Amino acid sequence: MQSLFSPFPPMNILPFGGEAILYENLFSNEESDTIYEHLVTTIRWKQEPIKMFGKMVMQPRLTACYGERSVAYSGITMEVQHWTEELLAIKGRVEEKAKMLFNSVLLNYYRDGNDSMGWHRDNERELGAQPVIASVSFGATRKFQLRTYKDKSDLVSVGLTPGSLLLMQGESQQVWEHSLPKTKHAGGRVNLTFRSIV
Ligand SMILES: O=C(O)CCC(=O)C(=O)O
Ligand SMILES: [Fe+2]
Repeated sequence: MQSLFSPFPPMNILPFGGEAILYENLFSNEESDTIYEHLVTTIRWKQEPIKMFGKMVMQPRLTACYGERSVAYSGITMEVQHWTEELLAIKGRVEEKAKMLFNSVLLNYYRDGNDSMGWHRDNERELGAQPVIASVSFGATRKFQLRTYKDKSDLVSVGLTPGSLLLMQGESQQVWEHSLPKTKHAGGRVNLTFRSIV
């Protein structure tokens, strides 16, 4: 049952330039364990190449795309699968908090601490001018970083725990870039970024 007084009220972790609002416990620990196991075993994970500095290289993680629209980034357009019951249920919980609807989700499976995601912005044209990116995490806690895109001067670092939701919105994809660095000794982690693609 949902407690009346959440022990972790949502907080904006960005000092300026849009918002990244962290909800630490959108899903309970028990729910998160079940969802993690289910996603790892049922999602059609693939390791795919992307274009980096003009060269095709394998991404250091597994990926998948589900929903009504395919996600495009780094010179590739992902193959899109139909929503599953479980993804629709997660999407419903996220939409309730975000107060908007999403039509696509990009899933990333970081098998261990060697898997990572480099600095980037989610600012593809088809996401619109001030996109809302709803990022949900399951499995191991990993460090997520944001830094100012222009001068790389400000750095914000946060551990994304299982069951957490990070809502990036407003100017955040213009002003900030983000990454998931490699780390020593991490278990598997699955991250879902829900998006609204026109
Ligand atoms: O794994 C994460 O927390 C970040 C994922 C991400 O930035 C993306 O899918 O665009
Ligand atoms: Fe991203």
